[in-house]
Amino acid sequence: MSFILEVDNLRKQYSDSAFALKGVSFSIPYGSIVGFIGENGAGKSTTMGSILGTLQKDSGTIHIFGEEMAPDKLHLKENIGVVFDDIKLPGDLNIVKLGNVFQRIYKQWNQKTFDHYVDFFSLPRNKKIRGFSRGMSMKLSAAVALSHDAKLLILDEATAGLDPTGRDELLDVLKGFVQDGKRGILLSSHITSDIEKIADSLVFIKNGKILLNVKKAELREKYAILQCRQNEFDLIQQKLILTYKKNEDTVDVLVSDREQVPSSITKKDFTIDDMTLLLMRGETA
Ligand SMILES: Nc1ncnc2c1ncn2[C@@H]1O[C@H](COP(=O)(O)OP(=O)(O)OP(=O)(O)O)[C@@H](O)[C@H]1O
Repeated sequence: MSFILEVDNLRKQYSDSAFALKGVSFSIPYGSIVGFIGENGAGKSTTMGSILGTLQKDSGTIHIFGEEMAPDKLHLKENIGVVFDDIKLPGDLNIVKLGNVFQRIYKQWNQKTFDHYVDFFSLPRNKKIRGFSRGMSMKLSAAVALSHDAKLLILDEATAGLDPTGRDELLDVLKGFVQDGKRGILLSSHITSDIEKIADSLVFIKNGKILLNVKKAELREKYAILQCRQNEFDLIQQKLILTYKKNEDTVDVLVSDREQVPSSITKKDFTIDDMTLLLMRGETA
């Protein structure tokens, strides 16, 4: 299988913070969407910034389209579309003028595609961008990211400021984006229902470390969340336990192979939110 993005053993520390990325590794196969999940401060934006080269990594390798990424590789950067929630577009311009600017910046700028997404997201063409709401700005960033023939999209909380209709529209566009099997998306979001809807695999990060990397299709087939008493917990093989959280009388446990759990132990229906909570709040065996 070939990958559009491969991150291997990425490490990054800030000089004025105790936080560090501790050997982050994951990859995105062509034609797929990876959901990047973690609490505030887990390291999602730091990982994304290191991939893009806006942050300098300490060590590790990043391959995009099979080629090692470096800050001077402009041809790789051209092929990446980015949506961040604090992206700064020039406030004095309107969409018509912005299109003219991007036409000069991106070799592969496609004005027709941009016009299509401006209409699709119902964005006003003649209003100054400074007067855009947060949701409108996010939609505009997405329209730009989708209009320069990027093969890899990196979206950091791109759906955060959107209303349910806007979110749905963007998610549909993203699903369509990877359908030809020649592109890929890394999408971080705290709205796990968005990730549930479009991601092919999920990467969970906590304190700068990848906790779990799982294909969505295998999530409910292979994994299980159990609610058991301490004596039942003691019966579960250690190697199956990814994380657990002790409550007053019971223990919640995330296991990697539901088939190997004694049938007497109750398996709960679970959402990605439940899994996220347990991974973020639980302890490892
Ligand atoms: N420029 C910086 N200098 C120092 N520390 C930083 C800097 N940027 C981020 N950090 C710290 O690094 C840690 C990870 O931050 P990061 O923004 O990567 O997390 P995140 O998972 O994207 O969080 P969120 O969901 O809140 O966006 C945090 O503790 C943050 O305070």
